[in-house]
Amino acid sequence: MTGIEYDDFLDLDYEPTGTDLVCEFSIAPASDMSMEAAASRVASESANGTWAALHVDEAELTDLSAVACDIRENAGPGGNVTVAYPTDLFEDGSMAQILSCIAGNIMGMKAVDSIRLEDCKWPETLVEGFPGPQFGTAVAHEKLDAGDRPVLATVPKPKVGLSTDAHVDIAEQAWRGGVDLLKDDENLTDQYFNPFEDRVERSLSVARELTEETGEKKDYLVNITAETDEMVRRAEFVADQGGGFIMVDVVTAGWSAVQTVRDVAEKHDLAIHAHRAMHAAFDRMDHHGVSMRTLAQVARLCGVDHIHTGTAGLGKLENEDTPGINAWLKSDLYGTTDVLPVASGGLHPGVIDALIDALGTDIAIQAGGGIHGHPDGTEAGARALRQSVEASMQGVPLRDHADAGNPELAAALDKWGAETPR
Ligand SMILES: O=C(COP(=O)(O)O)[C@H](O)[C@H](O)COP(=O)(O)O
Ligand SMILES: [Mg+2]
Repeated sequence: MTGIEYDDFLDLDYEPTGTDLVCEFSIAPASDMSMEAAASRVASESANGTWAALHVDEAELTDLSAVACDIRENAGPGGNVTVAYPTDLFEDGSMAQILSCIAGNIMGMKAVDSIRLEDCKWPETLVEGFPGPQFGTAVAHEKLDAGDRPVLATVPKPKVGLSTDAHVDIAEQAWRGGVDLLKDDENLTDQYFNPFEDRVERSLSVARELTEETGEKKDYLVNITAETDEMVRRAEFVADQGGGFIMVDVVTAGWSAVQTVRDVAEKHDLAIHAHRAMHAAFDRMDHHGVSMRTLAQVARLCGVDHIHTGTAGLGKLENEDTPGINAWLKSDLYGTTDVLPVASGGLHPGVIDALIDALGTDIAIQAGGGIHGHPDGTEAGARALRQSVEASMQGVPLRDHADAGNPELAAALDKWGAETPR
């Protein structure tokens, strides 16, 4: 009979193997706890241990212990801890089970005053259990005609409450003005004032008309967020209506639901747009929770094609290391398809040059208020956004481009300048 004590989970000489999942945590130990003591408790509780010394029959136990294998203390209280997990601890292909280990009980442990899961290094054996994205950044030329410019999208605003007539009218103006994608807002799903099926059917019919009229592919990020079986049904409806994209609020819907939707998306050639509403509940504080970097990694494994990752500080919402997260989404992950990062939130034509400087052009840019708030309306707002992208890609100052026969951009600059809205 052997015991499993907390100290069994600390080994600063252990070198993670290529099959370990290696997680980076920042922690602040409880005031009466050393970093070592806190680190071993985090490794224990997130793997196979608990607070009491256990007596087990080795013949009946698979050793799935994690190891706190590196500690780097800060000048102040706390520091970073690296924990290596054996992949046998995890169920292949179950993101819910993995997160219940590495971002589960430990978030509430009294042994730490705070803990944040900052980053994960995923072993190939775990990555193979997930489908990854179908398209990723290739949507720009496989499903749209964006070429080497950013994919452009807009959300009708007010975000909810518009009638279906008004929604479809705004869509028509925005597509005519030059956006590639219409997008439902995160809380527009199937409400009486703008019912799902009617909205989808009529919007996609206009998308086909504007594809014809403009010679550029127009499509629609349809928010299918709902109970899982209903999401499957809605995804199939979008495919039946000729749509090429669906959108899921991945945090509020849940990762197991996303995995189910990914299977349906594969069958129907649908790209998945991940809205991350509620992410800031656990990634905004820099000392506790789960980082957006980790969330983006989870989303890529589960197979979304696009995900919102912030505006590099140029928009209305708090951001975390947008450039670093975007780089990871496009990095090699054992051949896993990349993900198209989406910049959104308070963007307007006056900040696109700075945005492209910060994030490059291999992104999607979403502007809601920054298009529909244009002094001359939605179509002019879309034209202004397009003109701002043109100028930014040519390296021409926005005002010069505006004055060179782009009055819609001039009007946007007159109204908003280069302000960062809040
Ligand atoms: O509707 C919008 C932005 O509208 P607008 O363009 O009018 O500000 C999105 O929900 C936010 O960008 C989400 O935030 P994030 O992109 O950070 O997840
Ligand atoms: Mg929104």
